[in-house]
Amino acid sequence: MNRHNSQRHHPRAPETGKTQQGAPQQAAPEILGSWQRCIEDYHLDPGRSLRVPRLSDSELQEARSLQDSLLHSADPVFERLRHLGGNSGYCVLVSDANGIVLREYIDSNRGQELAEKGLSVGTVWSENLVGTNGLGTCLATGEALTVYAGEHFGRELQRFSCSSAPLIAPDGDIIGTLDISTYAQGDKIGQGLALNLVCDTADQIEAAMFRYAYARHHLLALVRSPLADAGQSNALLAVNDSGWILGATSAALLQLGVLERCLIVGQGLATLTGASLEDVQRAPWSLQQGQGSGCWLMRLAGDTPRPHAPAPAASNSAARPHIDSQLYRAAGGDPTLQRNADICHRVLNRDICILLQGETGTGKEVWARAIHDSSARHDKPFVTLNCAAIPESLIESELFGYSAGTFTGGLKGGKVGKIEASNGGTLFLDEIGDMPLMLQARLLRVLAEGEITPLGQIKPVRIDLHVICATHRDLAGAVAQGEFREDLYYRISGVRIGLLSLRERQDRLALIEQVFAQLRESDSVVLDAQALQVLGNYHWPGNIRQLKNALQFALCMCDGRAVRITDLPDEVFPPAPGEPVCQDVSSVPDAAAVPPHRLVSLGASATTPADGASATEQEGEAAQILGALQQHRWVVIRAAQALGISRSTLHRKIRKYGLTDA
Ligand SMILES: Nc1ncnc2c1ncn2[C@@H]1O[C@H](COP(=O)(O)OP(=O)(O)OP(=O)(O)O)[C@@H](O)[C@H]1O
Repeated sequence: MNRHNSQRHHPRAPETGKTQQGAPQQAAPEILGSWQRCIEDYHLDPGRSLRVPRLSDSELQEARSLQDSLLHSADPVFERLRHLGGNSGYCVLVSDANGIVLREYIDSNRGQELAEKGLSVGTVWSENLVGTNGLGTCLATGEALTVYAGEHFGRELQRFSCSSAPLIAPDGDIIGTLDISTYAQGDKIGQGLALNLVCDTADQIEAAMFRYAYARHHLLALVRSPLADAGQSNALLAVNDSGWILGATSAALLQLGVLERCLIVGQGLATLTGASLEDVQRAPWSLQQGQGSGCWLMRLAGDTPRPHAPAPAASNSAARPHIDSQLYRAAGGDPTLQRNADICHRVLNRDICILLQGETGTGKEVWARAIHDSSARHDKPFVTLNCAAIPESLIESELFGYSAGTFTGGLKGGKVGKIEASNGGTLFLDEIGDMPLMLQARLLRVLAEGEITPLGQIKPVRIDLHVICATHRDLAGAVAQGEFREDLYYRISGVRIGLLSLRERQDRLALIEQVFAQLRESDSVVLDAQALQVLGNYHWPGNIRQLKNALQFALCMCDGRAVRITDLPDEVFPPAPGEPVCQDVSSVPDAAAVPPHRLVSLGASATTPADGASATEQEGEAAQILGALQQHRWVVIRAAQALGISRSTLHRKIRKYGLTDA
């Protein structure tokens, strides 16, 4: 929910009676709802005292490091708030999405006293732990609100008044809260100013993060007058070179009267506003009618997208990202992935094992290589072992190597294993979820002890390497099923990075254009707008790999000037009536433009039945895979390319269906 909904609510007058549950009788619905959750869902007892939990220093440090970009972008805004609130008896808190207070600003009068009462860094305010409270209830409802005196669930908190607003990331996720707290004095109406102040400040923080996240795109501001200073506006849109809207701040949604981000992200600027990017860059554009009428759209002063702009300076400059690093290129314009890139940079050179999780083709190997290349080990080997692509019986010797004469049939001089080969550099263990249990124990020992003993050898070899693992599987689930060792899971997942599927990426359209630009042989071939829209609407089960195949196909089919809708492979169109519908397919905007299904498609469908797929679907998939393998004479890499899936996924499926070339 949007914090601005509640900005329009005025805090209610104090209440007298109590509900049966003990909440103030005339409290606002969000307060009554919270009390109900506390009793019915969290089973908290309003009669008992509730202790506010506090994290240890190391836990707090970890929580803070994950919110680095929030804290960094928001610093100047917090400073201003501190200045405004100076000596007025308030304390200002910033929490993450779990209600952990990451930062506090305490004024010299009552603030210190409030901090001693528990309103301080390291405390945890989630509603399920401490009941109805400003921070926790704001996180639970997604709305800005004031929790005043007796509206607090815990008796100890009923002396306070807490006004909180959600902090919203560029992708629309709530990543924390901003809270102003003081002693409750007078009535709740008197807290209206504090509530407006946190809402306005939260908007500024969101705008600061948004400007940082979309520094490489065009930023436009919505303002009330053509003479306004666009730099002061929190209502921002990010647009790519082709005029597609990539993102919008909450304030922009409010000005445009749009309820959900997804209703405008991915739309053309011209469709939404009637203005092209060039129009707005030339002069402020007045929105005459429809969404946002009465507003003006302006470019931000000095807005020139900086493909290779340096990241803003930060506290830990040694570990700070340089925006032109490979990691940032892999993250593209998606704010979630940019945060992931930030996290990877933070842990660079600390030899913390990184676990990359994501569907097939989302770029896990690209990220692993980017992490290696950005690290101090970049001039040392980067060695990959795909645990799904080699038979179980060979993984051990591949990993650990063997000395001369260990096996009949082994190499004469022995073989250096992947672990030893990556000594000094990075070992990338792809599809780690497919590693046999017995080897998991050996790998764990290697990671713990920092040495290996190759098969047939007695003397251990010391090793120094950084391990990055990847999987498309739910490893935590595999641990619960007893299929993956819990201790190894925790060892390899020092930092977990979730890579988004192509359909989840906010920069999807820009990425499609970028991959197209990489694949075309001449700059004179363009991707037609309608074709781009169809590609943007497709659900891409094989992700970027499948996208590359589809674009390669389209480039072969086109007339050498433009890739049009008729050049695209069949798979990217919604199924014809009667065909099974895939759940993620969005409707194609211009159905009349969809060509009749063709008989041949080089980039054959990569649709992969989920685990719960019916026997018929599985049979169908097995037959499709076998067909591709036979067509490509069992050259797995080629068959995988034709199917739009990775080599490792294909190996897994060959094993799953017991396919052979006999
Ligand atoms: N950001 C990107 N921009 C352009 N191409 C990309 C990007 N990320 C990945 N790719 C391309 O997509 C394809 C798949 O990438 P990659 O092999 O890293 O995926 P993966 O997640 O490791 O796949 P799998 O799990 O199936 O092994 C590769 O051809 C890679 O070059």
